Amino acid sequence: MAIEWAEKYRPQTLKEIVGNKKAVQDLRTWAEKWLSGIPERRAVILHGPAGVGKTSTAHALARDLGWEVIELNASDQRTAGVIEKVAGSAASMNTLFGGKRLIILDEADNLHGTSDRGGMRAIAGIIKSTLQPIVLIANDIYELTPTIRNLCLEIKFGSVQSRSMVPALKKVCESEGILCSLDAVQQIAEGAEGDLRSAINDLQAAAAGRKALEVEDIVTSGRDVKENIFKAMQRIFKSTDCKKALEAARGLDESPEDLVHWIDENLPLQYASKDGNLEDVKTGFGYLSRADLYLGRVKKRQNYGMWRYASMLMVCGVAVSKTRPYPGFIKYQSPSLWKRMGQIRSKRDLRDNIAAKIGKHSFESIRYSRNILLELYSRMLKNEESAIDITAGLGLELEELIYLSGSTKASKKLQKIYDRAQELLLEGKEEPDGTEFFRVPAPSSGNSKEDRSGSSVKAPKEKFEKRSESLDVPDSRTSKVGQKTLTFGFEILPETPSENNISLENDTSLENDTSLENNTSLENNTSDIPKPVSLIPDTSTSDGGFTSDILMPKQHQVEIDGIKLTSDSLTSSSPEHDNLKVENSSSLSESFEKDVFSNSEPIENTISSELTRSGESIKESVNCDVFIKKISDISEKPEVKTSEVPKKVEPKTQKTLFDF
Ligand SMILES: Nc1ncnc2c1ncn2[C@@H]1O[C@H](COP(=O)(O)OP(=O)(O)OP(=O)(O)O)[C@@H](O)[C@H]1O
Repeated sequence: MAIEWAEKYRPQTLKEIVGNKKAVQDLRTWAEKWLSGIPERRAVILHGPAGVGKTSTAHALARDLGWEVIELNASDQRTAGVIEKVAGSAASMNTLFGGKRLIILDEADNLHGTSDRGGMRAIAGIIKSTLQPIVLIANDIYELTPTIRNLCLEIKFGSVQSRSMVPALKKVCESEGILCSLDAVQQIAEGAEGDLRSAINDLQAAAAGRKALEVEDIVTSGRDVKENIFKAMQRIFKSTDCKKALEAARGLDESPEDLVHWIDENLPLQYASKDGNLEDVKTGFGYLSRADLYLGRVKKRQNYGMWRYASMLMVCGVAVSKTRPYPGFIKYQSPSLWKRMGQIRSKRDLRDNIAAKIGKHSFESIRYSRNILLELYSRMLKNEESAIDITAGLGLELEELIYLSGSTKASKKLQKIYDRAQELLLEGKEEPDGTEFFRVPAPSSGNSKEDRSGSSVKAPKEKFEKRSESLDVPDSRTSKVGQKTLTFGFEILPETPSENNISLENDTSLENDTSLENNTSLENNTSDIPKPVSLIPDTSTSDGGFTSDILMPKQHQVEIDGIKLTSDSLTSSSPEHDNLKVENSSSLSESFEKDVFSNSEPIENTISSELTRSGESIKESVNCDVFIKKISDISEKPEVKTSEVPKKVEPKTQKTLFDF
């Protein structure tokens, strides 16, 4: 097999690293401190998106300085025992000839399972006493425990700019003896979205079997994806036929994690009704939120077998959510969060990072911060002075500030807030965390989280005042860390945390606990949605499959706007765009089930229960036959079949919707 160019042309020295000059320089400066003793921070974390050169930089550093390398990467078994044995002994011994030994722990944010949680502890222990420099590499720094982060120097790598990629790509072309036009190379660079490894891979793919490369030869994956995704959106939203909707999604080169964002973005556009009826939007988001839960489980358990359930719920669920045809042309939008985020690919990650900061600051769980406090902080940003305090207090990055403010770009005002926050931090030499405490306001006096989450938290209009530390409030957390308190409007005393809540390790376990529902970018949209309707087995068909019409709630079938959702009456006014023709024949035949859900339980045993309201309530409220199985009965089942699923999915080689 031909060697991958990305590997073949991996930079050998720091000079060859493209972009990220400051990060490279910071790393070198830190490393040089090791030449004259042991620096204050014995380890660094190189963090940032995939394919921007973090691993290459660590290796190039060792090569430049003539250091040995000990590397533990994700494919190694990284239990506490292994880490202590390999990295621990390497860290505690000097080298034979007095040189240094660089210990590289790649994908440090990718430790799974309880044994690896012990691994985090082991890493922290080794860092504290190491006699050798340690480099941790992570995509998501927030997956590392606070203990580890506090011990390390953090060096952030950003996406590689496309104009920096161009010379690197041209060099590869030259070395491979391929004539590449500048336009072609530029096109590849721009399409790679800051990921140089992807750019090199794309170049290799485009150049296969060619001696010259022109712009026409470049498969502009972006454009192709868009053409396909728009067609698929149309099929999903216009059809009530599960099978057709799933087939449309199947052809996409999109992971369910990306597809859910597309549907999320366009669902309100498509199902918004002129008469203000949002029932279909709500039902649709109900399915999406359930799909999102599965995506969270996929991530948490690395069980990609569950993707099919997520796909089924988001695609089929949304298709059958409508109670009326929605004819006419809709200009589908690509997910706005992608535009908003710039370099950070996942809104969820960005949001969770902010929630983690808020949670750390307010001693609340990430889940609570995400669901309740995020919105509150977002409103507090409306006041410029508060915004500066919050930005400094939480240590927000500019893109996080943009996100939290609900803006789509770095306006002058936001830039000013950010700059002033940075000044504030510099002046006070304050650590972003632990400087200020934002009290959680709520109109109720309830102390439990449930009480608070149930209360409607209103942002105060008036500018909130900053209290000094001396204005003591009887709050154990406040006094414990000696933080300043910001109050505004009404307030509620946060729950007094147990010692465990404060402990750093417990912070991590909180993160782990919540990661099950980590993938809840849709939560806000779905907070008050009713549970979705039932998938009813088609007893009229011999194969007992599921038909599109029976997927429709009967209440809708008879009630909404006088439209009778029967096979005869529900037809589209624009047939070429609108497939809203309910068919009585089985649309999810057995063979199709086998196809989509091969090696899995029959669909009726699994997704049907997801495509239902919770048992009794639907029976009571919808008055139709319901095929129900409790979610808890099935949600764990797919895990049994996880043995062969891949551990990690690389961004560019991500499996598509129906690969599993
Ligand atoms: N900044 C860069 N300069 C030169 N080459 C790069 C750079 N970034 C990526 N590459 C190319 O991409 C390949 C992968 O880079 P590397 O493994 O260093 O990325 P990474 O940031 O560590 O990614 P991941 O987070 O997925 O491990 C390298 O072998 C190299 O060919």
